[in-house]
Amino acid sequence: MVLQLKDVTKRYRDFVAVDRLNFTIEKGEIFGLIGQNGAGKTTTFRMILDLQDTTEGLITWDGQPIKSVDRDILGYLPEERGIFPQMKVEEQLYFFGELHGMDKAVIKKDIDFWIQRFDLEEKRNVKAETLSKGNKQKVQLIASFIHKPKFLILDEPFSGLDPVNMELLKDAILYLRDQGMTILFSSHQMDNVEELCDHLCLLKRGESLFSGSLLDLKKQYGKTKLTVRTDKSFEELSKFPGVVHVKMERDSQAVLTLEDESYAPAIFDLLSNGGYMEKFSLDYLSLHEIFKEKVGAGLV
Ligand SMILES: Nc1ncnc2c1ncn2[C@@H]1O[C@H](COP(=O)(O)OP(=O)(O)OP(=O)(O)O)[C@@H](O)[C@H]1O
Repeated sequence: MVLQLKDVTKRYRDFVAVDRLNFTIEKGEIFGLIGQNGAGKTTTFRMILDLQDTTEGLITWDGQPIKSVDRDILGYLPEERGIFPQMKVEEQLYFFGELHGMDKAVIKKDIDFWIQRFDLEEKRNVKAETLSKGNKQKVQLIASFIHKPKFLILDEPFSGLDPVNMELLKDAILYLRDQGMTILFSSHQMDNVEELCDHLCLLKRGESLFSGSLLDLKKQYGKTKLTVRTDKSFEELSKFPGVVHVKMERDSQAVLTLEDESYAPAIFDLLSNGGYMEKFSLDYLSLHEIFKEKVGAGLV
């Protein structure tokens, strides 16, 4: 493991913003920190980056207290977006690269690469203040990793991006991971977390509800989501064995929640009755559904 949080707590007077948080991140993985507004994600990031002290607990990088680690190995996209408004896009990126002691020729190669990759060629020489919100975010993002940190923290990197730019960012995150970077990010968009993360931590009011692999989290709930396309009515489907909930959707599609995945074969027999069926799909709950159940509905 490369990053470890051991019983990390942050208190502001009587208020506990982060409560005995434990998780580990392996080298070269993408780790997601998920939680509602105010759950403690930014506070956790700031403690890892040593921008804020922990009240209790220990954070280590490669076994060393993170405080003692060379700052150049870290990259950070803060939640508050900010770039120098009067500086041109390219100048900003040079500035951030040089700040980390990078050679200008190396920075140029990387700037060319990322500007092209993020579709910013036409904006290269314009002042940052004239950029759209999404383009500003892309520039700030490049600035956060232009120095090739070993560990990159991205606070809500997807917020405010359109679907095309979201894809560009996802590809960039995977590319950086493939180059050996370890990446920790927060997001409210569960499908992005589901697509990118190997491991994750679910935070609720500063407490970890789950920390581990996405598949292990899904297995806790089992394959209980059954999507079928059938001519059966809501009433008929509701009477099938093991069905606890039915939601009718468009195009004769229905989503059944099963008590247990073991009921699926019997339902298959009842629905198909030896004949053709257009759709019968038994799945794990999506991360979005798990999050709503674990965090949103106050069931925990
Ligand atoms: N300096 C501070 N003094 C007192 N309370 C604070 C301070 N900074 C943060 N908090 C509180 O700590 C809690 C966690 O805040 P934090 O910003 O870490 O949440 P978050 O998960 O990043 O939320 P969001 O998704 O809205 O960005 C919140 O209730 C916040 O009000």
